[in-house]
Amino acid sequence: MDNRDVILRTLKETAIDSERQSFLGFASFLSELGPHPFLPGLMGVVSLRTPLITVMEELVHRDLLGFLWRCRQDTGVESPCDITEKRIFTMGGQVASALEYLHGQSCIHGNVGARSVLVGRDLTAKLWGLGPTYCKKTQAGTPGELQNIAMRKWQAPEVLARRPVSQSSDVWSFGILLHEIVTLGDPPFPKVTASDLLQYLQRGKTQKRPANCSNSLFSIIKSCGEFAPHERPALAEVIQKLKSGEKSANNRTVLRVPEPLDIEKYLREAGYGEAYNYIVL
Ligand SMILES: Nc1ncnc2c1ncn2[C@@H]1O[C@H](COP(=O)(O)OP(=O)(O)OP(=O)(O)O)[C@@H](O)[C@H]1O
Repeated sequence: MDNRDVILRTLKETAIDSERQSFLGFASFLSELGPHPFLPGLMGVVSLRTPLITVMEELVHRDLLGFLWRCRQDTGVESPCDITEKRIFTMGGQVASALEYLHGQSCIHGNVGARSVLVGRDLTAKLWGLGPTYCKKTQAGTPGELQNIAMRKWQAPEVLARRPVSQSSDVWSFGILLHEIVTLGDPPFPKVTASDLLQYLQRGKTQKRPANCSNSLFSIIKSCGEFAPHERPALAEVIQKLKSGEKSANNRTVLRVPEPLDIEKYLREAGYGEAYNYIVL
Protein backbone atom coordinates (compact mmCIF):
# COMPACT_ATOMS: atom_id res chain seq x y z
CA MET A 1 0.00 0.00 0.00
CA ASP A 2 1.35 3.45 -0.79
CA ASN A 3 0.99 6.32 1.62
CA ARG A 4 -1.05 8.77 -0.38
CA ASP A 5 -3.26 11.36 1.31
CA VAL A 6 -6.89 10.83 0.41
CA ILE A 7 -10.18 12.66 0.57
CA LEU A 8 -13.47 10.92 1.29
CA ARG A 9 -16.59 11.82 -0.66
CA THR A 10 -19.51 10.55 1.40
CA LEU A 11 -23.21 10.47 0.74
CA LYS A 12 -25.44 11.70 3.57
CA GLU A 13 -27.27 8.86 5.30
CA THR A 14 -30.64 10.54 4.66
CA ALA A 15 -30.10 10.38 0.87
CA ILE A 16 -33.00 9.11 -1.19
CA ASP A 17 -32.74 6.19 -3.61
CA SER A 18 -32.06 8.26 -6.73
CA GLU A 19 -29.23 10.07 -4.91
CA ARG A 20 -27.72 6.71 -3.88
CA GLN A 21 -27.91 5.49 -7.46
CA SER A 22 -26.35 8.63 -8.81
CA PHE A 23 -23.55 8.48 -6.19
CA LEU A 24 -22.75 4.84 -7.00
CA GLY A 25 -23.18 5.43 -10.74
CA PHE A 26 -20.61 8.22 -10.60
CA ALA A 27 -18.18 6.01 -8.62
CA SER A 28 -18.55 3.23 -11.16
CA PHE A 29 -18.11 5.74 -14.02
CA LEU A 30 -14.81 6.85 -12.41
CA SER A 31 -13.71 3.26 -11.96
CA GLU A 32 -14.51 2.41 -15.60
CA LEU A 33 -12.55 5.44 -16.76
CA GLY A 34 -9.52 3.74 -15.22
CA PRO A 35 -6.34 5.36 -13.99
CA HIS A 36 -4.61 8.17 -15.84
CA PRO A 37 -1.65 10.19 -14.52
CA PHE A 38 -3.60 13.44 -14.90
CA LEU A 39 -6.97 12.36 -13.51
CA PRO A 40 -7.36 12.21 -9.70
CA GLY A 41 -6.95 8.59 -8.60
CA LEU A 42 -9.94 6.63 -7.35
CA MET A 43 -8.58 4.63 -4.40
CA GLY A 44 -11.68 2.70 -3.39
CA VAL A 45 -15.44 2.69 -2.90
CA VAL A 46 -17.57 1.67 0.10
CA SER A 47 -20.76 0.54 -1.57
CA LEU A 48 -22.25 -2.21 0.57
CA ARG A 49 -23.01 -0.29 3.75
CA THR A 50 -23.78 3.29 4.70
CA PRO A 51 -22.39 5.84 4.58
CA LEU A 52 -21.45 5.30 0.94
CA ILE A 53 -17.94 6.58 0.39
CA THR A 54 -15.58 7.09 -2.52
CA VAL A 55 -11.96 7.43 -1.56
CA MET A 56 -10.03 9.76 -3.87
CA GLU A 57 -6.42 10.82 -4.06
CA GLU A 58 -6.05 14.22 -2.39
CA LEU A 59 -4.56 17.10 -4.39
CA VAL A 60 -3.42 19.44 -1.67
CA HIS A 61 -3.70 22.75 -3.50
CA ARG A 62 -7.31 21.93 -4.41
CA ASP A 63 -8.89 23.67 -7.40
CA LEU A 64 -6.68 25.59 -9.81
CA LEU A 65 -8.84 28.75 -9.79
CA GLY A 66 -8.38 29.27 -6.04
CA PHE A 67 -4.72 28.35 -6.41
CA LEU A 68 -4.20 30.97 -9.14
CA TRP A 69 -5.85 33.60 -6.97
CA ARG A 70 -3.50 32.72 -4.11
CA CYS A 71 -0.58 33.10 -6.56
CA ARG A 72 -1.51 36.67 -7.48
CA GLN A 73 0.58 38.26 -4.78
CA ASP A 74 3.85 37.33 -3.22
CA THR A 75 2.89 37.11 0.44
CA GLY A 76 6.48 36.81 1.62
CA VAL A 77 5.79 33.61 3.53
CA GLU A 78 7.06 30.46 1.88
CA SER A 79 4.57 29.50 -0.77
CA PRO A 80 4.52 27.19 -3.77
CA CYS A 81 2.90 29.90 -5.86
CA ASP A 82 5.47 30.45 -8.52
CA ILE A 83 3.60 30.36 -11.80
CA THR A 84 6.00 30.91 -14.68
CA GLU A 85 5.33 30.67 -18.39
CA LYS A 86 6.96 27.22 -18.37
CA ARG A 87 4.59 26.09 -15.62
CA ILE A 88 1.61 27.13 -17.76
CA PHE A 89 2.82 24.95 -20.64
CA THR A 90 3.43 22.03 -18.26
CA MET A 91 0.07 22.27 -16.52
CA GLY A 92 -1.71 22.86 -19.82
CA GLY A 93 -0.09 19.75 -21.29
CA GLN A 94 -1.19 17.67 -18.30
CA VAL A 95 -4.81 18.79 -18.53
CA ALA A 96 -4.84 18.38 -22.33
CA SER A 97 -3.52 14.85 -21.96
CA ALA A 98 -6.30 13.92 -19.49
CA LEU A 99 -8.86 15.51 -21.81
CA GLU A 100 -7.54 13.57 -24.79
CA TYR A 101 -7.83 10.38 -22.71
CA LEU A 102 -11.48 11.20 -21.86
CA HIS A 103 -12.21 11.87 -25.53
CA GLY A 104 -10.69 8.49 -26.34
CA GLN A 105 -13.33 6.98 -24.05
CA SER A 106 -16.10 8.68 -26.04
CA CYS A 107 -16.69 11.33 -23.38
CA ILE A 108 -17.11 15.08 -23.71
CA HIS A 109 -16.02 16.82 -20.51
CA GLY A 110 -18.32 19.82 -20.89
CA ASN A 111 -16.97 21.67 -17.86
CA VAL A 112 -13.33 22.52 -18.61
CA GLY A 113 -12.05 25.53 -16.69
CA ALA A 114 -9.66 26.35 -13.87
CA ARG A 115 -12.30 25.46 -11.26
CA SER A 116 -12.34 21.92 -12.73
CA VAL A 117 -8.63 21.27 -12.37
CA LEU A 118 -7.03 20.11 -9.12
CA VAL A 119 -3.43 20.91 -8.19
CA GLY A 120 -1.13 18.53 -6.32
CA ARG A 121 1.74 19.24 -3.93
CA ASP A 122 4.28 19.15 -6.77
CA LEU A 123 1.96 21.40 -8.86
CA THR A 124 0.82 18.56 -11.08
CA ALA A 125 -2.53 19.51 -12.62
CA LYS A 126 -5.28 16.88 -12.81
CA LEU A 127 -8.58 17.25 -14.59
CA TRP A 128 -11.71 17.00 -12.41
CA GLY A 129 -15.23 18.46 -12.54
CA LEU A 130 -16.49 15.27 -14.16
CA GLY A 131 -20.10 15.62 -12.97
CA PRO A 132 -21.38 16.95 -16.33
CA THR A 133 -19.38 14.26 -18.19
CA TYR A 134 -21.12 11.58 -16.15
CA CYS A 135 -24.54 13.22 -16.68
CA LYS A 136 -24.04 13.37 -20.44
CA LYS A 137 -22.97 9.73 -20.55
CA THR A 138 -25.98 8.57 -18.57
CA GLN A 139 -28.76 10.84 -19.86
CA ALA A 140 -29.56 11.46 -23.49
CA GLY A 141 -28.91 15.22 -23.34
CA THR A 142 -30.14 17.76 -25.87
CA PRO A 143 -27.21 18.88 -28.03
CA GLY A 144 -25.64 22.00 -26.68
CA GLU A 145 -27.62 21.87 -23.47
CA LEU A 146 -25.91 23.69 -20.64
CA GLN A 147 -25.75 21.64 -17.45
CA ASN A 148 -25.02 24.74 -15.46
CA ILE A 149 -26.01 28.24 -16.48
CA ALA A 150 -23.05 29.63 -14.52
CA MET A 151 -20.61 28.14 -17.03
CA ARG A 152 -21.60 30.17 -20.08
CA LYS A 153 -18.39 32.19 -20.26
CA TRP A 154 -16.42 28.95 -20.72
CA GLN A 155 -18.66 27.45 -23.38
CA ALA A 156 -18.09 27.29 -27.12
CA PRO A 157 -20.45 29.29 -29.39
CA GLU A 158 -22.16 26.09 -30.61
CA VAL A 159 -23.02 25.25 -26.99
CA LEU A 160 -24.35 28.76 -26.38
CA ALA A 161 -26.37 28.50 -29.58
CA ARG A 162 -27.70 25.06 -28.53
CA ARG A 163 -26.26 23.44 -31.61
CA PRO A 164 -24.58 20.01 -31.53
CA VAL A 165 -21.57 19.85 -29.25
CA SER A 166 -18.46 17.83 -29.98
CA GLN A 167 -15.09 17.19 -28.47
CA SER A 168 -14.00 20.43 -30.17
CA SER A 169 -16.31 22.25 -27.74
CA ASP A 170 -13.94 21.08 -24.97
CA VAL A 171 -11.01 22.42 -27.00
CA TRP A 172 -12.68 25.87 -26.96
CA SER A 173 -13.01 25.69 -23.15
CA PHE A 174 -9.42 24.48 -22.88
CA GLY A 175 -8.32 27.73 -24.59
CA ILE A 176 -10.29 29.68 -21.97
CA LEU A 177 -8.54 27.65 -19.26
CA LEU A 178 -5.10 28.63 -20.64
CA HIS A 179 -6.27 32.25 -20.62
CA GLU A 180 -7.33 31.87 -16.98
CA ILE A 181 -3.92 30.50 -16.03
CA VAL A 182 -1.89 33.21 -17.74
CA THR A 183 -4.03 35.94 -16.14
CA LEU A 184 -3.86 34.17 -12.72
CA GLY A 185 -7.59 33.67 -12.64
CA ASP A 186 -9.20 36.59 -14.46
CA PRO A 187 -12.77 35.94 -15.61
CA PRO A 188 -13.20 35.18 -19.34
CA PHE A 189 -14.54 38.06 -21.47
CA PRO A 190 -14.85 40.39 -18.45
CA LYS A 191 -16.37 43.28 -20.42
CA VAL A 192 -19.14 41.22 -22.03
CA THR A 193 -22.16 39.90 -20.16
CA ALA A 194 -22.82 36.18 -20.37
CA SER A 195 -26.08 36.81 -22.21
CA ASP A 196 -24.36 38.99 -24.84
CA LEU A 197 -21.45 36.58 -25.33
CA LEU A 198 -22.85 34.61 -28.26
CA GLN A 199 -23.60 37.76 -30.27
CA TYR A 200 -20.17 39.14 -29.40
CA LEU A 201 -18.52 35.95 -30.72
CA GLN A 202 -20.75 35.91 -33.80
CA ARG A 203 -19.36 39.37 -34.65
CA GLY A 204 -15.91 37.72 -34.82
CA LYS A 205 -14.62 39.25 -31.59
CA THR A 206 -12.12 37.39 -29.42
CA GLN A 207 -10.20 37.81 -26.17
CA LYS A 208 -7.25 40.19 -26.26
CA ARG A 209 -3.75 38.98 -25.59
CA PRO A 210 -3.03 39.25 -21.84
CA ALA A 211 0.01 41.32 -20.86
CA ASN A 212 1.98 38.32 -19.61
CA CYS A 213 1.22 36.04 -22.53
CA SER A 214 3.96 35.03 -24.98
CA ASN A 215 3.30 34.77 -28.72
CA SER A 216 3.57 30.99 -28.68
CA LEU A 217 1.08 30.59 -25.83
CA PHE A 218 -1.31 33.12 -27.35
CA SER A 219 -1.25 31.37 -30.72
CA ILE A 220 -2.48 28.17 -28.99
CA ILE A 221 -5.18 30.11 -27.12
CA LYS A 222 -6.29 31.76 -30.37
CA SER A 223 -6.45 28.48 -32.28
CA CYS A 224 -8.63 26.87 -29.57
CA GLY A 225 -10.91 29.92 -29.82
CA GLU A 226 -11.75 29.54 -33.53
CA PHE A 227 -15.49 30.13 -33.97
CA ALA A 228 -16.02 27.10 -36.26
CA PRO A 229 -15.46 23.83 -34.35
CA HIS A 230 -13.70 22.15 -37.32
CA GLU A 231 -11.12 24.94 -37.42
CA ARG A 232 -10.00 24.26 -33.85
CA PRO A 233 -6.97 21.99 -33.51
CA ALA A 234 -7.20 18.38 -32.38
CA LEU A 235 -5.97 17.82 -28.85
CA ALA A 236 -2.99 15.81 -30.12
CA GLU A 237 -1.85 18.95 -31.98
CA VAL A 238 -2.45 21.15 -28.92
CA ILE A 239 -0.39 18.75 -26.77
CA GLN A 240 2.42 18.73 -29.27
CA LYS A 241 2.46 22.57 -29.39
CA LEU A 242 2.42 22.80 -25.60
CA LYS A 243 5.33 20.37 -25.37
CA SER A 244 7.40 22.26 -27.88
CA GLY A 245 6.49 25.61 -26.25
CA GLU A 246 7.48 24.23 -22.84
CA LYS A 247 11.06 23.65 -24.02
CA SER A 248 11.76 27.32 -24.75
CA ALA A 249 9.36 28.89 -22.21
CA ASN A 250 10.55 31.33 -19.56
CA ASN A 251 11.08 29.55 -16.24
CA ARG A 252 12.35 32.53 -14.25
CA THR A 253 9.80 35.33 -14.37
CA VAL A 254 7.11 34.62 -11.78
CA LEU A 255 3.69 35.96 -12.77
CA ARG A 256 2.00 38.32 -10.30
CA VAL A 257 -1.04 40.58 -10.39
CA PRO A 258 -0.66 43.86 -8.47
CA GLU A 259 -4.25 44.31 -7.36
CA PRO A 260 -5.90 41.81 -4.97
CA LEU A 261 -8.84 39.80 -6.22
CA ASP A 262 -12.24 41.43 -5.81
CA ILE A 263 -14.50 38.41 -5.51
CA GLU A 264 -17.76 40.26 -6.15
CA LYS A 265 -16.35 41.84 -9.30
CA TYR A 266 -15.07 38.43 -10.40
CA LEU A 267 -18.45 36.76 -9.93
CA ARG A 268 -20.17 39.56 -11.83
CA GLU A 269 -17.69 39.54 -14.71
CA ALA A 270 -17.55 35.74 -14.92
CA GLY A 271 -21.30 35.71 -15.34
CA TYR A 272 -22.10 33.68 -12.25
CA GLY A 273 -25.58 33.85 -10.87
CA GLU A 274 -26.06 35.45 -7.48
CA ALA A 275 -26.73 32.08 -5.93
CA TYR A 276 -23.24 30.88 -6.76
CA ASN A 277 -21.22 30.67 -3.63
CA TYR A 278 -17.45 30.78 -4.06
CA ILE A 279 -14.94 31.48 -1.32
CA VAL A 280 -11.18 31.86 -1.45
CA LEU A 281 -9.67 29.59 1.20
N1 LIG B 1 -9.35 15.03 -4.73
C1 LIG B 1 -9.40 16.26 -4.22
N2 LIG B 1 -8.33 16.80 -3.58
C2 LIG B 1 -8.39 18.04 -3.07
N3 LIG B 1 -9.46 18.85 -3.14
C3 LIG B 1 -10.55 18.38 -3.75
C4 LIG B 1 -10.59 17.07 -4.32
N4 LIG B 1 -11.81 16.88 -4.86
C5 LIG B 1 -12.49 18.02 -4.65
N5 LIG B 1 -11.74 18.92 -3.98
C6 LIG B 1 -12.14 20.29 -3.59
O1 LIG B 1 -13.53 20.33 -3.37
C7 LIG B 1 -14.18 21.21 -4.31
C8 LIG B 1 -15.52 20.65 -4.75
O2 LIG B 1 -15.32 19.33 -5.22
P1 LIG B 1 -16.30 18.56 -6.18
O3 LIG B 1 -15.86 17.16 -6.25
O4 LIG B 1 -17.70 18.87 -5.79
O5 LIG B 1 -15.83 19.22 -7.52
P2 LIG B 1 -16.55 19.87 -8.71
O6 LIG B 1 -15.42 20.42 -9.55
O7 LIG B 1 -17.62 20.79 -8.27
O8 LIG B 1 -17.10 18.59 -9.46
P3 LIG B 1 -18.47 18.37 -10.21
O9 LIG B 1 -18.53 19.39 -11.30
O10 LIG B 1 -18.31 16.99 -10.71
O11 LIG B 1 -19.54 18.53 -9.17
C9 LIG B 1 -13.17 21.32 -5.47
O12 LIG B 1 -13.34 22.53 -6.19
C10 LIG B 1 -11.85 21.28 -4.73
O13 LIG B 1 -11.53 22.55 -4.19
